[in-house]
Amino acid sequence: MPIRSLSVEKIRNISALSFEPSERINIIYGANGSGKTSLLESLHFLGLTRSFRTNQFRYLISASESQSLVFSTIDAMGNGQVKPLGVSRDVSGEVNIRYGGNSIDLSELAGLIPLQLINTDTFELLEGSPATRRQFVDWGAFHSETAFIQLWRAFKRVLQQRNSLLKCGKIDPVLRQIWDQEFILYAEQLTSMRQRYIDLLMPDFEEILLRLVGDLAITLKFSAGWDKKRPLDELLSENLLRDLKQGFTSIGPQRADLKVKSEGVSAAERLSRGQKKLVVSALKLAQGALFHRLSNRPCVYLIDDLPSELDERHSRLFCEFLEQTNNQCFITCVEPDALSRFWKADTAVAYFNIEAGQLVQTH
Ligand SMILES: Nc1ncnc2c1ncn2[C@@H]1O[C@H](COP(=O)(O)OP(=O)(O)OP(=O)(O)O)[C@@H](O)[C@H]1O
Repeated sequence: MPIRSLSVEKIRNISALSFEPSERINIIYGANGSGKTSLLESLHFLGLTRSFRTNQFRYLISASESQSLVFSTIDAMGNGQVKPLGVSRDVSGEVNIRYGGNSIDLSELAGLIPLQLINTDTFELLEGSPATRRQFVDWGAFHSETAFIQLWRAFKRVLQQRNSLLKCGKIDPVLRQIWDQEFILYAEQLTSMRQRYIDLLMPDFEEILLRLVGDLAITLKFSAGWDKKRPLDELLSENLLRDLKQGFTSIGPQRADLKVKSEGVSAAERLSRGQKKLVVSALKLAQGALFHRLSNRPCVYLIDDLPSELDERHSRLFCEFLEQTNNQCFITCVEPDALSRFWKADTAVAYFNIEAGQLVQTH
């Protein structure tokens, strides 16, 4: 199990709490405003040094405090080697990450705790901009191919250079050729990795969707960010005048998308709220299943208010599915009874009540 113990200090209404979670299912329940989402945010902060609710970190730090801190012991590789991991961040934005006694950077941290979040904002995966879906695809490519992060950084650097040249309004043809060659090289490699990942993910997604929703016809189609039937150098040349006018590169992996459709229509337009939640959950659960198959490591799922939008049958199916995976899950709800009857007697389920930022294990 990834997270063995957790201590949270100065995050929203949590001044200080410590607990040892179950290796499998953790139900965090409490009234509105008690701190359930803040606890999930603390776990998200531990895995990624940021909140999923705000881009402005200072709002996460408890009022009149200057720094948030989350400390844990984790078995990152699932081999029984437990090491301390601590993450702190102060009002100025300064982040400190220590793992096993050493400072590490954000990409190393992201590799330690493979986090998956399912909350009301995850509807964005269907309804939001392509950037959200690119992030989803890149999570998978990052966790399945070690070369991905270097490649992604190299591509981003080239794109920035190309865009800053375009912003000048004219571009030396020799210089353009040099940057375009690099752009094409990284664009093709990045796109192959993303496409490979989606091809791998598809069977898991279809199987999980069938279990969670039954016969809902959903198709996933990865779109590279340019017309793949034509050479990218030709398209870059064709678009040059427009790109110079706009001051940025209009085609390439930075415009990639994952089109999710139901019976040929955008899933965002066609599906009900509950169906959307199940489709998004199936996508995220498929990522966990594939990640486990490729790395033999479980994911950590943060599921805020699992019962919302779902009827009893679908909540049950969702829980049954979670039960059969080996992920470590942190699930919030207002009433524990909403979920308690769904688990088998031998599943390791721990219940924690949170009240005004204080956590107590109840059973
Ligand atoms: N920076 C902060 N410092 C102190 N308290 C804060 C801060 N930010 C938010 N809060 C408070 O923390 C409390 C916990 O909020 P949280 O969203 O975690 O509750 P919740 O249990 O998830 O509630 P709900 O069921 O309504 O979603 C709220 O009362 C909120 O006003």
